[in-house]
Amino acid sequence: MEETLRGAGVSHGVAIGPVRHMRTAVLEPPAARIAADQAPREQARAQQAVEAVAADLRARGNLAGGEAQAVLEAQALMALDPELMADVRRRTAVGSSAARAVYDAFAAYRALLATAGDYLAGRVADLDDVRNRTVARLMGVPMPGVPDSDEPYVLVARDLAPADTALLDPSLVLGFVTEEGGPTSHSAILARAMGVPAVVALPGATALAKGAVVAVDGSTGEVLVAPSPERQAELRRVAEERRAALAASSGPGRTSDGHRVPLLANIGGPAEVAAAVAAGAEGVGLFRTEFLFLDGSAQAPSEERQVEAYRAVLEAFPEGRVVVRVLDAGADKPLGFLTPADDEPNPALGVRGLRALLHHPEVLLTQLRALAKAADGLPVHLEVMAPMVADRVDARAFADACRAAGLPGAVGAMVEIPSAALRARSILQEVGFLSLGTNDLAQYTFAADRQVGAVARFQDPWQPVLLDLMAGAAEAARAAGQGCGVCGEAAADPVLACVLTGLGVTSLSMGAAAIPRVRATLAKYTLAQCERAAAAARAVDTAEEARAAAHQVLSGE
Ligand SMILES: C=C(OP(=O)(O)O)C(=O)O
Ligand SMILES: [Mg+2]
Repeated sequence: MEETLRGAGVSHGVAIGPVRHMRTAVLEPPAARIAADQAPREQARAQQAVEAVAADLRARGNLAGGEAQAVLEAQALMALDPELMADVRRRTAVGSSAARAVYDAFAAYRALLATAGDYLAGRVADLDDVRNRTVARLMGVPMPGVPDSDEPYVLVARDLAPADTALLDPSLVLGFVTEEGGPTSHSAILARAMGVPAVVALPGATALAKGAVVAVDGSTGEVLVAPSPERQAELRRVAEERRAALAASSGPGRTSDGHRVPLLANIGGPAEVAAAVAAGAEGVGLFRTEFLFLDGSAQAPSEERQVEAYRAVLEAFPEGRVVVRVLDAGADKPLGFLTPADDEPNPALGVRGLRALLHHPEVLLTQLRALAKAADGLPVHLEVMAPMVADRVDARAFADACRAAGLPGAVGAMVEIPSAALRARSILQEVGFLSLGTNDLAQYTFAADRQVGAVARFQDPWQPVLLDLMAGAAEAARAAGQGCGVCGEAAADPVLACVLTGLGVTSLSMGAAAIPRVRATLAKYTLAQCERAAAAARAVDTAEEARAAAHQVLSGE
């Protein structure tokens, strides 16, 4: 009977095939004591074993090249860590065999790594692999590794070690499914590099029976066990459609006559980076940092915890642009440590966004410092912006805080309150770029709560008044020689994206899934057509009319 399991999709595509398991037996060497005079010999054996493992990892890296090589080199360095060897020596000196000492020393190192937060915890699998290899060598048993198979298969493992994934034969491995791991684990990174679909963090994955046919959907994170032939055909068809849409729209965002409009992703944390990269995002246009901390905690997250989360995102876009929004707490996104304790009659009009941060300067400064630290040494273009900037006073306070924290990159303001759109010129005296948040801009322009269904018609981003406000802000930015992007839902509508381009916005940021269609649509029209569509949409009075007018211009009717 067909069964659907759910994990995290980290590498797009669909793979259908029989399950094969990775050989990852964790060998636990016996704890028997050795005589004191044996210690020097055991220490020498341990030293030789880690050196041989490191050499083997490096050799595999040389063969694999590219991203895999860097990963394997990092593993070789783990094996040769002098602290680790010092611990092994201490353990052999008090009676452990080489194998047991290596096993225990790695366990201590592992415990340290596992508590060090998401990013380092993701390296635990790499460390375990180094341990298994070293212990196997010392005990004279076969290395853990890829299953033998002549027919293509879906590889299932608790987690995959880079040493093995690097040498996997893509013509045999249809896809990966792992029980552990996350979007930044090497299983995920390498699956994407190899172009095979992968689902990670799937509870119970290792219990899948050898030989059972599974369908792995690396986009949705679903793994179907024993899918019917009709279901398999359907999955293949959907995957082919997605692939064709992606293939038809690759490369940077531009109009048909080459006017560049970078297409960026909106994300809520490191977990969404994989989809953004897979969709070809040229960077991140809105990193909603408050999403990382919506756990009801009364405590502000520590600087260290923040550095880790930010770094995991920044590392995914080397040389790219990543716009991080400082905490936007309040109203629809309450954070215990920032949102006012007393109930406000109108939370959306109260102390939220930047206002809450200016009431808690220590929280703002900690976040800005964490961002500066996270970007330190990386080639990424980090930009930081504030939510809910109302006027020049707000913009100056934020820019001052960024300077005080030593932030290197550009500082910007979100334009999501009509006052900011109307006075964009004065806000640009203080900051270096604008980002239009159409969701709140609609809420505040129409005095219509974005969470109330009864007033939902005002949330339509095609409303001509929103186009007017955006046109004004974009013009002010152009006059000042600065950028003005859009990061609200408006950017995800392919035709509206063309209209926004025609209004003069300089980048579009959206949920990753929307990027391919927006890219493909933008590439169909010239900048002049986009400008005509924008003018037509602004010349009418309702959202429906604006939509129709823009479509009419673009379809050449
Ligand atoms: C992008 C926006 O921010 P958020 O949806 O997070 O409030 C917006 O208001 O348009
Ligand atoms: Mg907003």
